[in-house]
Formats: sequence, structure tokens, C-alpha cells
Amino acid sequence: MLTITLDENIPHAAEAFDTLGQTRLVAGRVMHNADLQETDILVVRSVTKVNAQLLAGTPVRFVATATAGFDHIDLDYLRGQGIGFARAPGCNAVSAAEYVLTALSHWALLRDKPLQGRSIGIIGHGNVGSRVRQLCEAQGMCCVVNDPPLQTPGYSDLYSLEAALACDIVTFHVPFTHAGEHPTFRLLDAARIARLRPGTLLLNTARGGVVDESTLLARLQTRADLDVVLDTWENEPAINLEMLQHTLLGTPHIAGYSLDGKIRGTEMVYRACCEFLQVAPRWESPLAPVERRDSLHTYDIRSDDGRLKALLHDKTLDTARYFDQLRKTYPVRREYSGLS
Ligand SMILES: NC(=O)C1=CN([C@@H]2O[C@H](COP(=O)(O)OP(=O)(O)OC[C@H]3O[C@@H](n4cnc5c(N)ncnc54)[C@H](O)[C@@H]3O)[C@@H](O)[C@H]2O)C=CC1
Ligand SMILES: O=C(O)C(=O)[C@H](O)COP(=O)(O)O
Repeated sequence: MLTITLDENIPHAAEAFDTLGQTRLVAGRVMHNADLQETDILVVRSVTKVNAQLLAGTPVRFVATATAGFDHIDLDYLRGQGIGFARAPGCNAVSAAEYVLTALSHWALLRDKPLQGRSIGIIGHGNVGSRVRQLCEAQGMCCVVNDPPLQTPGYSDLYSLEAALACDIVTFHVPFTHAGEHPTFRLLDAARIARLRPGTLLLNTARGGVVDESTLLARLQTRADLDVVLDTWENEPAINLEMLQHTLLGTPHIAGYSLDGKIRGTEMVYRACCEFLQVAPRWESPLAPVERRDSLHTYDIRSDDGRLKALLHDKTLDTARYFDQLRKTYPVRREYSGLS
């Protein structure tokens, strides 16, 4: 019988993967090589580094991550070992885009800066970035999109990074990469942080390392002339509380945490696993629409911010443990399309 090890934070994972073999749930942040000595299939989320250290000497022959990002996976190692791989591209893109729109709406009300007519630099125009663009265009905003890997002769409406960074609002939706033609490690580096115009609203829901956080913090501490919304941080889960203190909104890496997005991720990796094993899927997503509530109650981003900022007031809290606890116990949030 197949043995399948699953991150305990993948919703409905056991229920789905029980149809394929014997399942075991493990905490993703502390998964070790010893946990996988009898594992054929490994299903993770973004908090598990999947590399030689984790997999060497184990029988694992298929790895899946129920997430869009895959910077935690050593793909060269998997390829070299002939281990199959799947991920869940776009599973939570609607959720992340709705998070961005909600953050923009909060900022617009707070600063009395209506969104209509305002410019937004969207860096990365994939599953999330393209949805952010749709939502922003519907608000009458002017979208300046930067995505060099997409720059082909057929793509005429892309702009330089510098043009995107000169907008009223700047938002990052790139994968976290260190190599290749367009690496994103510290894409927002010290020189670019210095050039951001006073009053800019900056959002990072991609990965912490895309922004040079200590330089950003230094600017906020000396000039305090930017508004910053951070969902992704350097050194998660042990985030820098000084940085948190200087955010307009700070959230514990939950932009993609709609229930819809998470269960879509489960479903995508389950189906990929069935395909790898060449068996017919026998589990389906249990998601049904929920009754409409008014829009403020649909997603109140301020409560996510407030919960994380308890770290600033309650010195008894352990930052890393609390950050992960907020993620693990995240309340049910539905996408707008999940409402009836
Ligand atoms: N905070 C959260 O909960 C979530 C975070 N994410 C993060 O956001 C990232 C983007 O997500 P998706 O849109 O689903 O990925 P995607 O792969 O669909 O799109 C990424 C886009 O970025 C572009 N890109 C790559 N390098 C670039 C560069 N140097 N400059 C500008 N554009 C570049 C690609 O060409 C692609 O169009 C993920 O890789 C993940 O790290 C994704 C979902 C939820
Ligand atoms: O899909 C991604 O990429 C994300 O960033 C996820 O929302 C991260 O969620 P966890 O894997 O950390 O639960």
C-alpha cells in the first residue's frame, strides 16, 4: 500500500488522499528526513523546504505542493532523482487579488485618495497580477504592468520596472527567484527604494525576499513617507517587529488564504497525484457557495492586521509561534465568487 505524507495544514487532505493510500499528517514547518523513511508521496505547502536534506535516502517518488509559489522546492534535485513533481498554479490567485483590492480600498478611505484615476504599477502579470489588473481597471485605475519574461513581440502593453515603480501604488506579484534572466531576489533594492515617490503605497504579497526589507525599514524610520502593506516577510515566521510596526497593514502571509483557494490547491495536487499514479480521482472538492453578507463583512483585512499587530503590544507572545498559529487557525474567508 502507498504511504502518503501530508502537511497537516492542507484542508481536506487526508479525506482526499485516503482514496489513494495510507495517509499521515505532519507539521510542515518541522518535517524531517526521518519522517519520510516510509513515504512514497509527499504533499507539502510553502513552509517545507524540499531538497536533498529532506529526501535523500527516502523512497519518495512524487512531490506536490498545494501552493502557487514553488521557491521552497529544489526542482534540480527532484529532476536529478527522477522524482515527479506537481504544484497548484493559480489556485489562490483570486484570493490574493481580492486581498490587494481590499487593501487598496482601505488605504483609499484612510488617506482620502479615491482609487479612480490613480496609477498602479503591477510587477508580475501572471495568475495574481492579471487578476489584480482586472479588479483595478474595474475601479477606473490606470495599470502600468511590468513583466519582462512575458515581453514578446505580441505583447505591447508592458512597461519598464522603473515606470511601474513611479506609480501612485506599486504591487509585487512575481515568483521568488535567484537565478535566470530576470531574478526577483531584492528586485526592490536600495536604489529603487530610494527612488519611490513620497506618498507611494507599496504592497508585497509575493515573497519577503523580493523587497530589501531592512532598507525599506530604514527609509520608513527616517522619512515615514510611504504607506506599506506587507503579507510576505523576510525570515517568516520570525518576522521583524520593527518592520511590522511601520506597516499600514501587516498580515501573516494569508493573502491566498481564502477557503476556496486552499481547497482548490488540495484538489489540484490530488488530481495531479491521481494522474501520476494513473488512477481515476475519487474525491471532489466539498466547497459550496455561502450566503451573501455585506461587503465589509466579506473580508475585513483590518482584523487580519489587528491580530498580527497583537505582537507589538503583548510581549509574552513568541513571534514565530504566533505568526504560524494565526495561519493555522485562520478564519474561513470566501472569495467573492464563492458567495451567492
Ligand atoms: N501571499 C500569498 O498568499 C500568495 C503569494 N503568492 C506569491 O506570488 C507569486 C506570483 O503568483 P502567481 O501570479 O500565481 O504566479 P505566476 O507564475 O502565475 O505569475 C508570475 C508572473 O511573474 C512574472 N515574472 C517573473 N519574473 C519577473 C520579474 N523579474 N519581473 C517582473 N515579472 C516577473 C512571470 O513572467 C509571471 O507572469 C507566487 O510565485 C508566490 O510566490 C501567490 C499566491 C498567494
Ligand atoms: O501559494 C502560495 O505561493 C502562497 O504563498 C500560499 O498562500 C502560502 O501558503 P502556505 O503554503 O504557507 O500555507
